[in-house]
Amino acid sequence: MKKKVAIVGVTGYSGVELVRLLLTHPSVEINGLYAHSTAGQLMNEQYPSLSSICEQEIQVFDAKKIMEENDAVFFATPSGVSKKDAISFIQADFPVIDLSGDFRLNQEEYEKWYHSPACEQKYLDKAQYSLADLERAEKHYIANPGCYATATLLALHPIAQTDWFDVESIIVDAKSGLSGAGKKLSETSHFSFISDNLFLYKQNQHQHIPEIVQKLQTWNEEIPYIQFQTTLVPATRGIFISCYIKMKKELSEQDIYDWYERVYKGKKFIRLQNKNTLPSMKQVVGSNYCDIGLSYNSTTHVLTVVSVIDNLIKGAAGQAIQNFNQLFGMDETLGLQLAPVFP
Ligand SMILES: NC(=O)C1=CN([C@@H]2O[C@H](COP(=O)(O)OP(=O)(O)OC[C@H]3O[C@@H](n4cnc5c(N)ncnc54)[C@H](OP(=O)(O)O)[C@@H]3O)[C@@H](O)[C@H]2O)C=CC1
Ligand SMILES: CC(=O)N[C@@H](CCC(=O)OP(=O)(O)O)C(=O)O
Repeated sequence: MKKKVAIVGVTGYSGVELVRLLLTHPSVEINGLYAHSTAGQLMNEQYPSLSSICEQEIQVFDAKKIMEENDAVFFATPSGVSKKDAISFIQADFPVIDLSGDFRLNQEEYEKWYHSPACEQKYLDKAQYSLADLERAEKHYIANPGCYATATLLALHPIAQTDWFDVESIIVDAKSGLSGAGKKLSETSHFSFISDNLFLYKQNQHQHIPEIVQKLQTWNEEIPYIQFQTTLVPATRGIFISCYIKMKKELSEQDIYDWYERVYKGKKFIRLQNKNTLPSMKQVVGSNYCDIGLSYNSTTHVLTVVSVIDNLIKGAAGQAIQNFNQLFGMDETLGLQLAPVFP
């Protein structure tokens, strides 16, 4: 029997991507679409791309109705919504996959980085931060990792577990296409600003820094911090991460490559590039893959790790579905067997 799911925030970029992917999921029925300002309209009125494919009505959020009519709910809402609206689901132990940042951090860290009150710690404690390629979703509240955090953590996971590098040396240069900012317009998302342009933002203040550091420290408690910088690039989709790490041990590029190959053996959505090959952003767009490449400079002893993802798929809706599949004991690739779109 198919699992029935509801999507809250369905008219946003991640919400509509959830719809697109779940429509091909053999074991899921999209049973309830919820949003805010567009309630009462049909999904295809908002998104003509979905005409004759998904023409359901967008409804006003109603937790009781969602629980009565569904097996799980996805929250694809801006931060600040699920910390209030998801509480009744937690109280009822109803499965939630939350794409927002509301349940990724403890109270203190959330308030420091999101500049807004956190929900009660007893509710935060119910959530599992689940990087779908590295762990298995088990708790009924899944805090889906952020897009930049996903690409960065997958790039660093193998090396972080070693004692081969200077733990204070990690520098992450992260670039994203515009859809990472959601559908709301801002000055920097105007075509005339971002076209033919690059733009550094949230310097040393990005909200993904604490979720990256907290996860890194579970792999290697000696890593005290990272230097993390985000840049907006004139593309619709895609994240491109370059990590620079100072190595302290005499190693060959082959040693490092062999280690990454060993750690990621059998991972269905991680594609380690051939030696001496670095991935480009576009080679994963439209798919749930994270592609990773390595390059080692034996003169400076700096290791460069590049990872690329589609921010709306591996960075949001795709990983959310992977987590959902794990939670419900399904093959984690269901609904996600997508070849990238190229060119
Ligand atoms: N875009 C991306 O690449 C990624 C996004 N995320 C996270 O996923 C979440 C969604 O992001 P994104 O799709 O970009 O956001 P968008 O801004 O594109 O969409 C947000 C959606 O939430 C709806 N919404 C807002 N408030 C409420 C409410 N109170 N009740 C119900 N619906 C509401 C909006 O509806 P309306 O327009 O009617 O207000 C809209 O449909 C965010 O938390 C984001 O940080 C995570 C990883 C990557
Ligand atoms: C390009 C762009 O603006 N990207 C967003 C990433 C948003 C995101 O992933 O949101 P969460 O914080 O919920 O994870 C940003 O930098 O804030």
